[in-house]
Amino acid sequence: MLQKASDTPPKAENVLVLVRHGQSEWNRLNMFTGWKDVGLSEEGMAEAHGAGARLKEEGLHFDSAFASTLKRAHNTLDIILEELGQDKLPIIKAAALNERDYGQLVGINKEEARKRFGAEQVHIWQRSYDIAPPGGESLKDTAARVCPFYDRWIVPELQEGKNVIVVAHGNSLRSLIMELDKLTPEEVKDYSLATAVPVIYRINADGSVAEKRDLAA
Ligand SMILES: O=C(O)[C@@H](CO)OP(=O)(O)O
Repeated sequence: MLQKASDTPPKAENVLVLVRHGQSEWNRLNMFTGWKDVGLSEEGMAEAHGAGARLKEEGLHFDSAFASTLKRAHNTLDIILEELGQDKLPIIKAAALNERDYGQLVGINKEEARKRFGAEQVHIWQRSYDIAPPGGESLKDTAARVCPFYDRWIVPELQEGKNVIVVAHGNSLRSLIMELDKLTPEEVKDYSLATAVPVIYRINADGSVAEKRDLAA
């Protein structure tokens, strides 16, 4: 069940902020990316600065920062932390947070893929829960590495009352948000994340969600 969005900024403790990286060069070219380590586009860098400014407006300060090992994510986080005046905060980079592997689709233009395989089939590969693209990972496979990492390394930080920021990818974050928001496989098919728009949670001591504010909303 999605948490009611509260209209007051979350209290400054045990806040979890999830951010998809800014637009990448292959997002701009509309190409399946997965684990390909492409950089941010100029627009993506500007989006990252905007996300940092937005989080500064929220009065947020972070105690821990996590990103995937892909540069579009940790470069986005570098920019956000710079905007917050927290550029000295160490970034923990983890492959467990990397984007879902798109297998044989990597490098193919998405419009081209829809023509070649059909729009319905491509949408299933992009957004379904347990159907993997050829040679790649399903969302379920991605969750199997993202969620254990979150439980082991991020939940303890939140339970100590720390504020944590995680910058990762459209699908690796969808797999975590599916868990946090208790989305069904049907509901998660309709859920996607815009680039560099923070989602702000306040997490209870037992790891459940107290509040959720999607700044895209
Ligand atoms: O290509 C990818 O790796 C992802 C994210 O950019 O694409 P999609 O949003 O289609 O899952």
